[in-house]
Amino acid sequence: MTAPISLSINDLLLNPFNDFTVQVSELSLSPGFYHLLGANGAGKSTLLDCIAGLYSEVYGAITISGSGYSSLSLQQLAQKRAYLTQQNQAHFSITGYEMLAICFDSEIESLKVLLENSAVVGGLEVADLLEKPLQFLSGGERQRCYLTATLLGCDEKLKPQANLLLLDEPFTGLDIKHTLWLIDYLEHISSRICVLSSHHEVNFALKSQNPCLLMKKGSLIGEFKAGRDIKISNLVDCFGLNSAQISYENNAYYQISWN
Ligand SMILES: Nc1ncnc2c1ncn2[C@@H]1O[C@H](COP(=O)(O)OP(=O)(O)OP(=O)(O)O)[C@@H](O)[C@H]1O
Repeated sequence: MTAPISLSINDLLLNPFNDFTVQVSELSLSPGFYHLLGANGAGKSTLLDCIAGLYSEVYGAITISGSGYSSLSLQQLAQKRAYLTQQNQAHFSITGYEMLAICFDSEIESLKVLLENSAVVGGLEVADLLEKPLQFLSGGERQRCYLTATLLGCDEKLKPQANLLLLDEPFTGLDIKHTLWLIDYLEHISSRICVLSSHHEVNFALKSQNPCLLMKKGSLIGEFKAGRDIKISNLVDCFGLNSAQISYENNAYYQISWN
């Protein structure tokens, strides 16, 4: 049986800033955990913003579970996808639970009952953090709270219609324990939904059996079924690395090293 298509893009052309264009001629993603990789400024965040539906001028080019973005309001789209942006910042004093209450249009007390046995709240260990104003938390603690809101946004019970999870640098600020938990969790839910995550953990992606997309100057320059399929020439081209900085580990995958 062929996997259902969660997201498809055709002839996407976006010129959000004067001297920068994002161009994707064709891309189809099914449930799975996709790594979106590229150098600083390659256009990963801009592409994710675009797929999240934040640029109205490109709606026609993107389809989510068969529905064209042009036929969906932002509220309808929000039921189908969850998005962690790169720069999250509370502009006023608000606790994590208050943020979740807004996100899920719910009373705080009933939300707490609903989340009592939540794998996300348990795994990211945020039950106590969510009681505090976000601006009083450390960077990594705050990231865990924002991640909680995003991951719950595609929770099977809370948002059964959601089948696309977009993450922009989700590992930023996380300590190793929560990074490992997050990787396991994403692997787990990716059997059901499409997870598309930009990040700079290149060695992790290279070692993985998950699909990878390489981006450079606003375009996708490579689509690979597994990180292990990426070749040294792809890494040199994508990141401007010197080939001496790349080694072939256990005759199985490339790794980038600094000695
Ligand atoms: N608000 C903005 N105004 C003008 N140019 C912008 C703006 N935001 C981003 N850009 C430019 O758009 C290009 C793509 O930026 P984008 O943030 O999508 O890259 P990225 O691949 O996510 O990079 P990073 O890995 O550093 O987060 C860059 O050249 C950047 O300078």
